[in-house]
This record gives sequence, C-alpha cells and structure tokens, in this order.
Amino acid sequence: MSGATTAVPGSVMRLRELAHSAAGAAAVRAAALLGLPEAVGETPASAAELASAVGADEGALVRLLRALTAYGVFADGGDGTFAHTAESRLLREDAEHSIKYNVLWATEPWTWELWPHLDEAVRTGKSVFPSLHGEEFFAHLHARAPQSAEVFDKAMTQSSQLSARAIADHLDLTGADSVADIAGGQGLVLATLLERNPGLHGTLLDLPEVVARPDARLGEGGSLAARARLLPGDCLREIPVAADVYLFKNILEWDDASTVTALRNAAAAASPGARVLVIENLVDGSPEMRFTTAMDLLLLLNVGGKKHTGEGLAALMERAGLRMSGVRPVNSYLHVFESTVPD
Ligand SMILES: C[S@@+](CC[C@H](N)C(=O)[O-])C[C@H]1O[C@@H](n2cnc3c(N)ncnc32)[C@H](O)[C@@H]1O
Repeated sequence: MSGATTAVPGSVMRLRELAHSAAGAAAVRAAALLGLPEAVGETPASAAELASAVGADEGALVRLLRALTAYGVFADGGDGTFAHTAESRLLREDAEHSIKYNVLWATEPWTWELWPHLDEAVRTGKSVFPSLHGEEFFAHLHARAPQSAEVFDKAMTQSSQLSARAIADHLDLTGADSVADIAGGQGLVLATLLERNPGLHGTLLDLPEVVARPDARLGEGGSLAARARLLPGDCLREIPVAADVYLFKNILEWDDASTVTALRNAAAAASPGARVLVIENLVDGSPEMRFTTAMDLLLLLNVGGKKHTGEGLAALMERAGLRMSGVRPVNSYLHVFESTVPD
C-alpha cells in the first residue's frame, strides 16, 4: 500500500462498532459454550492446543480469539499463544466471581429474536414477547425453554453472589424474627441473611419451578432448612406470608402497575410497622450505564418492564401505600429503598 492515509474519524469507528456489537456478544457466548475459558490454563496455550482441547477448527478459533482479545477477553501472547485476562477468567464456571451464566443468559437465543423489535416496543411502550410467542415471557420460559430457565436461575444466583455479602453487611435486621424474600430466586441472598442472623427465620417465595431448585442450604437436609420455608407462588396474585421484613431484590422491574401490585400484596400480608426493602440498580445511579440501560431495554422487550430512576422507584413505593424511610447505597451499583407498612 502507498500514499497518504486519511484517518477514519473516531465517531465513524464508534458507530460502526456499536452497529456490530452483536458480534462481541456472540463471541463471548461462543467462548463460554466451547469451554475456552476452562481450556486456557495458568500458562499461555497455543491455538493448536486450544483447538484440540475444545474440538474446534484451528483457523476459525484463531479468528474468534482475535475478536475476543480486541475486547480484552483473553490476551494475545504475540507468539501464537493466548492467555487469560481478568475478563476471560470470569467466564470460567469455577471462578470465584464467575458470571458465565449471566453471559449465557444475556445472549440466549430468545434475546436475539427480541432485539430487532425494539423500534416496535418503543412505539407502543409494550413488551413484544406475547405477540411473538403467544404467551408471557416467564410462562413461556418455564413451559417451553426449561434449559433457558435454568440458565436464568443460575445467572440470578451468580449476580446475587456478587452482592449477597454486601447486602448482609448493610441490612440491620436486629429485632426482626422473620424475613420474606419475595421472588428471591434460588435463595442465595436469603441463605446469606439467615447465616448472618442466627435467630432469623426466612421464607423464599418464587415461582414453583424455581423454589423446586433451592440453594442447597435451604433445601431438605440443608444447614438452614430448619429456619427456612420454601413457598411456591405468584407475588402478583398474593404474598401469603407474614414477616417482619419483606425483601424485593431486582424484581420490581415489571410495568409500573405490576410493581405496585406486588408491593401492595406484601403490605396486605404484613402487620403495621413491617419493613419493606427494595434493592435495585438504577438507571440514574449506576456507574455502569451501558449495562443498566441495556437491561432496561431488554426488560421492555421481554416483560414490558423497566429499570427505575431513584425518584421513580420511590414514587411507586409511595403509590403502593408504603411510608418511605430512606434510600442508601449497598455498594457501588445497588441501592436499598427502605420503607414501612403504615398503621
Ligand atoms: C431478576 S430475578 C431476581 C431474583 C433474586 N431476587 C435475585 O436478586 O437474585 C427475578 C425473579 O423473579 C421471579 N419471578 C418472576 N415473576 C414472579 C412472580 N409473578 N411471582 C414470584 N416470583 C416471580 C423469577 O422466577 C426470578 O427468580
């Protein structure tokens, strides 16, 4: 090549990269599905070794690794070898803060079907899921995509692993005898709270398919089973549990009417003075706006829901008849909205 080169403006590159960002999502999903993060050990491995370990075409695998290294997922040793980075280690299932299932969940086949309909969802303000699949998202998942539902449960558990200790450090449950974790997934947060507060009893309410696969400590024979109750149910219909503290973590992400219904259902079951704590990452309080706003759009597409602003969430809690008593950060990205059930 010869002659002067004209630099492509940064804005052109940024917009092109944005338009092709599905390739990054696909690459990170492929790495996880191929088992590449497990195949790369503590010392750099050659492409040939990796291709043989994961059963891939070497030339194509080099291209995948090249794409991933451009995102900082794996490092190119420059001599035909590839090594782990902090990001690629998080894709290992055995990593301390693994987010492998978060990555798989965010890139499940159903997400690829939804994104092209974003303009339609923005026009209507409604989920496109029922018109595409003839049923609501969670019903569809449990009835027709049980493997995807399992990925979802594991993803939620991995997300909670990142914050459960901070939540237990943060929540002062002195004086409380009972806590109900509403839509608490497999119960990692509840188990952490019960371990931290030896006198506390807890109820885990979630959909039947989810409470059927609880955290091992809460299930039959588990170390906390004597203080735990597993309650299959639908919190949008009823929350049939009396507790001193009701916890809603990363669940009030439906349309506003459903969010208010869930909170009202808790208030209806509670005695005056019971605490209702909502833990969320916010679209106006997150240092990770690209992540939070992406989640916000995905929630619009799949359940017609949203991530909240701090003001918006507090307003919904008040609309449900709760008395707000404060908002505090739990860590760099989660906030706890504290309220009580009035007399
Ligand atoms: C985003 S996850 C959050 C799980 C958990 N609170 C956490 O932070 O790890 C949402 C949870 O809500 C549950 N869920 C969805 N709709 C529900 C409903 N109507 N009643 C009870 N649980 C529901 C799902 O099964 C899932 O476990």
